Amino acid sequence: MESLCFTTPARVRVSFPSASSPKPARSLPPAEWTPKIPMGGVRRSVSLRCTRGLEEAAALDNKAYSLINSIEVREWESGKSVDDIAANQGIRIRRHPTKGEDTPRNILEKIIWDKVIEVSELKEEKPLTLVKETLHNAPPARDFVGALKASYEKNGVPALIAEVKKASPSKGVLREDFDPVQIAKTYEQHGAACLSILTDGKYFQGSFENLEAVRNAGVQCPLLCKEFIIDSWQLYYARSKGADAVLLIAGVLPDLDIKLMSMECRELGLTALVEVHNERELDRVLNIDGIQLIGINNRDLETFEVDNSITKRLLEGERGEIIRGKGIIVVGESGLFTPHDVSYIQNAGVKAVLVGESLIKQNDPGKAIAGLFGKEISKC
Ligand SMILES: O=C(O)c1ccccc1NCC(=O)[C@H](O)[C@H](O)COP(=O)(O)O
Repeated sequence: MESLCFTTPARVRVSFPSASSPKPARSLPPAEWTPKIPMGGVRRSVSLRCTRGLEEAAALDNKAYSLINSIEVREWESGKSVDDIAANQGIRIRRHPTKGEDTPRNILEKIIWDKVIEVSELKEEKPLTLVKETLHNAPPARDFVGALKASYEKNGVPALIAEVKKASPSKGVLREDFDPVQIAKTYEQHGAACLSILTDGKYFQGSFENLEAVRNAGVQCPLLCKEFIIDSWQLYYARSKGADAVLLIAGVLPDLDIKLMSMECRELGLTALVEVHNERELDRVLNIDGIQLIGINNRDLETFEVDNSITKRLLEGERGEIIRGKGIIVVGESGLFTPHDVSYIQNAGVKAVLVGESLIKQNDPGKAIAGLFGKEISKC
């Protein structure tokens, strides 16, 4: 295989296949960038911005080179579909209906099929180049992981990512009088380290307006854009609306997408919270370099069943050791209602929790935080 060459230290741009792109990208690599590897199949462009001159450009070049060499890309070269690749990795969620099976297998698959259509319409309305132009107006990205670590150290209990959640497919409407800004402010006042803002409209009654409104209201907590991400366009869009972090679901995204998207997140200053629900997903994610934050969802998104022992099971033994060795922060997600629930998953090894329902359903969601932890917590 020939090596890639670049001629500018200022900007390196690589074009390679993506498991998330349903059709060939229209843009060609810029003249100064010449990938010499034959690359067929579906392609996507990824921009890697160099800010520190030649040395960093060389490091990025190596990264791009190792990705292009990767086995997943060769699978793309041989013309496999995203759903074939995903199925080989144990992913059961398909992106599109298939011949002979055109009804969704479960709610998560239905959400993803709808999201694929929604995102392709949004991209028509606002192509990536336009979204990129708005990035410089976005407020600067804040340190999501740093906020979690500081809160854990200060309070001695898992840092709270409090979810601003109006409704869910499993529970319907959770709160009628829903004012996202007021809820965000009370969560912050009562010690939340970070906030999770649902932006999906159809199933969670969330919106990007909510995300923007919370960010523009002066809330200091870093914000997770809680979306179903299937296309890197959404990363840029989330950042342009003020997100500091995004969710990547391993049960939906094949390895190559997680690799590319987490690189793009770093490029944008976004933290990627990579969510898993079983051993196979966790093993896949642990094999990807550079992941700082892993969420273990106790809720099976295909059946809605919640079981907190999943967090404990996944963090036992060798996997727990690898996580500690790599310094990865683990977030315990869903189904947490009592101080016992929190201490159970803290003992399993989590340093942060993501909580929606049990707080949002209380008369005063902010005051409910002390009830969840069994004591008052404070922001750093
Ligand atoms: O919450 C749902 O019903 C749901 C259904 C399908 C896909 C995702 C879903 N929830 C996303 C989440 O992971 C939760 O909102 C989050 O972890 C907080 O959970 P909870 O504290 O149980 O509200």
